Amino acid sequence: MRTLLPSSPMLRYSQSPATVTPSRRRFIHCGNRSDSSAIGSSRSDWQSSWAILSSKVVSQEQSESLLSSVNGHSNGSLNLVPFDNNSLAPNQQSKKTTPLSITDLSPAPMHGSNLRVAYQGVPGAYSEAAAGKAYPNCQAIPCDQFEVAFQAVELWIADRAVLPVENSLGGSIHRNYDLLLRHRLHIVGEVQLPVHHCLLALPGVRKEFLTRVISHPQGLAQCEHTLTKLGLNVAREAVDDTAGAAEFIAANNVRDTAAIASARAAEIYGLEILADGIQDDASNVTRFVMLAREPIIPRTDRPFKTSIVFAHEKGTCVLFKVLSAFAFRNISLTKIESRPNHNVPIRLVDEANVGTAKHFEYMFYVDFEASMAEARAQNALSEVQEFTSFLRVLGSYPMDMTSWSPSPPSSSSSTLSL
Ligand SMILES: O=C(O)C(=O)C[C@]1(C(=O)O)C=C[C@@H](O)C=C1
Repeated sequence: MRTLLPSSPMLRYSQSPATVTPSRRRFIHCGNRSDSSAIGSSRSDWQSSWAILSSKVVSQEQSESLLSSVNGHSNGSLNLVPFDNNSLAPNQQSKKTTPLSITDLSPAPMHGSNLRVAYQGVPGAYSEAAAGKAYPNCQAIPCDQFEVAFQAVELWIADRAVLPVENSLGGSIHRNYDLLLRHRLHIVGEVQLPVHHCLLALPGVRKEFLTRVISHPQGLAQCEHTLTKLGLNVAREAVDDTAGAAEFIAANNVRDTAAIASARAAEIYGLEILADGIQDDASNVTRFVMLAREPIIPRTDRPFKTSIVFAHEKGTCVLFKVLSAFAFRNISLTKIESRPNHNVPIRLVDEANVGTAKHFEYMFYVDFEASMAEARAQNALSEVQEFTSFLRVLGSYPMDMTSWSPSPPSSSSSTLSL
């Protein structure tokens, strides 16, 4: 996949353990962490983390902000010396005098103002829109790779990451499943974004001039049939993100190439919309997960979803038993994904079979519709634990229940009609 060099400031992946400041010229180091360090292979991992969680009133992050609102220090150290409230910035003053209320003790706010939210791509990417939907008024931080977004949160450069995990047409974004396992962030929410693709080119470029269409692999996959219907049987090239493709065309004045990206990307990078709504299905939607350093406290007063990952040394034969633990409790599954078990990709079947046969080892990811605060979910997981050699709860979080309808073509649509 071609890597384009965007002109906007973003967090970058670097090979050197350098600075981690989100500036155009500075790079973030991803390190070479071994998978096992973050996998947490203990059988009781999910139980201990949820036991700790349920005994906690507030997260570390929340308690730090509570401390700062009580004593005026952002570093969390107590200062009992009276301070001059008037010397503080106006937005700080009210905080100092307001006593703690029950709302201060509830999980992190959903509105997201002042939150720094890492996403993969450049401005105009769908991931940026998803970050804004998940946390309105947040400060969106572009990152050049998914892994950088994970690290930005781990290193406290960002408070949250919003990353795509699956699309209704293009399927799963496998890289993020692997990274969820390798890193220790928690899923604290999900957001579904209708994805409305446009074909973008430099002003004056006509469809007949095109020799190439570039986009994120998901963008190309989601528009595959429509491109053919439009007679665009030209080279299709994968790049890092949809808006990055638009930026590349604009920055390099490439006149034989079109990008599949959003109408907002057209606006930002000064491109024209040659065709609007070119996704193969009008209801095209991508599901993103919101990630944080701390899990949220699961609740039962609204629909929750829980995401887990598990494995077993004896391979796939355990799957039926695991799934039955949910079926018997009427817990609906919303997603099953399998990925190679990178720690043990292949197992030789030795003993009686003399080491010739081998089977592939998988990690199974399951999302189910229940909260970890519910007894039926806890019982199901206790049973799953019996059948598996590795089990981790990735998060228990509110389901995105917002309704959406297929988006109509935008009014700026120009030359091609579908
Ligand atoms: O390239 C972008 O604009 C992205 O935000 C990435 C991404 C993805 O990874 O699936 C997000 C949503 C769309 O499905 C297409 C691409």
